[in-house]
Amino acid sequence: MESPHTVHSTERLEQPASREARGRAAVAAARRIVVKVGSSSLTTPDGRIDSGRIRDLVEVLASRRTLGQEVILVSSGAVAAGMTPLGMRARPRDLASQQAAASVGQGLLLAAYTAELAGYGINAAQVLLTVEDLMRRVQHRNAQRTLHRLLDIGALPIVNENDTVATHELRFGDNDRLAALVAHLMKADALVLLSDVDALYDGNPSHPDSRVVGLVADPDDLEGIDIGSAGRRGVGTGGMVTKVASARIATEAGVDTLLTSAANARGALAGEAVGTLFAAASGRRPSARQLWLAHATAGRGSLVLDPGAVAAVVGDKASLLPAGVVDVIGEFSAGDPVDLRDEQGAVVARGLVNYDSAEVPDLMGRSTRWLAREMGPSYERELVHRDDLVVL
Ligand SMILES: Nc1ncnc2c1ncn2[C@@H]1O[C@H](COP(=O)(O)OP(=O)(O)O)[C@@H](O)[C@H]1O
Ligand SMILES: N[C@@H](CCC(=O)OP(=O)(O)O)C(=O)O
Repeated sequence: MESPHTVHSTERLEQPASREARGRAAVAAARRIVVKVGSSSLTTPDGRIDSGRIRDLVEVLASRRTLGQEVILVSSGAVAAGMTPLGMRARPRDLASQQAAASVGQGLLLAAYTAELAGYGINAAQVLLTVEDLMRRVQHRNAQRTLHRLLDIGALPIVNENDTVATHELRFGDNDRLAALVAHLMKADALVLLSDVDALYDGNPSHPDSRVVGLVADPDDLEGIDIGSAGRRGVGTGGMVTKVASARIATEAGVDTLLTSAANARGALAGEAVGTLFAAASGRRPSARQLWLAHATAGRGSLVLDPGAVAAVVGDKASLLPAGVVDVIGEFSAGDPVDLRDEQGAVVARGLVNYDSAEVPDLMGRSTRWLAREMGPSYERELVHRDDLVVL
């Protein structure tokens, strides 16, 4: 009988067991690896940094480096680590309090890593990134250059989102997708996501009938799987949803991804049969901006396209011009991500818009030539440039 996770794509010739073994071997043999650890694995039930867990993790990472692997750690836990010192009993909901907690907690977190890594003669290097650092070309190159230099000098980069300056609009919130984009940025050979659950399950992991999914060879394999939100303790943010999204970003970028618990870190990094392997896709690697637009962000508003514009954007991969827009929904500013919808409401693409929503009604349906003549040459620009656009 077919298991619910049987591979369906006719394009895939490799047997699942062989693909899984190849992926696990790739993790063990990776020249460069990104390891992400979540808040739920780094904090004790009473909300302190779990120094035993940090010690164990550092020991595993140091041993991988001895084997010649370059390691980049993406560590959450700043908000969780700041909660107890600030007398917060639950994870704060508002952004300002989360930022305050992160500001206090990030220092404590780095101090804990620094102290443990010093025992192995390794310098801890704090790297705080925002969404924009990974999206905009100049910042993107800066981040890449810094990380390369840190690896060259033998430091261990410890990446987190720069929570204190991240805004509601441009924010990862969880570090799963940030880790996938860092893996892409640094052309890592593998990504390992460490959480408080040992694998992806086909249902609620606390339910006795739920089974481990050993291999996800294709996004279709996730059909019918109940991918839930964060665990009971409530210190993590995205739950399985953002881990699966992260795995999708990484695998589309050609990076084999393994999901397991922090307790299984040693085995996972050694290629043992633990956790869930998300197999890397073959083919062209999309840009970081395309990956982010497609998987890591939601549109702030929508532009509704007439059928000709849909055909141009989707079929011909053309820029979106004001002439093909029939409606604007929601409020957004120039530079924001927006959804492009057909007249039936389906989202067909997502892109970074070049105008504020308030400007769009005056431009809609107008030719570029008319706009330049009547409104000035600066209005000749596309509504969404094709380089800032991803078809969904
Ligand atoms: N299908 C599933 N398989 C495994 N875990 C799941 C699933 N659906 C929801 N979860 C929950 O996701 C949680 C991990 O997410 P989260 O708490 O955000 O962790 P982290 O802090 O490591 O990012 C697990 O504790 C688990 O309860
Ligand atoms: N940047 C935040 C990450 C938030 C968070 O909880 O992420 P995660 O545990 O990966 O779901 C922090 O350090 O607290």
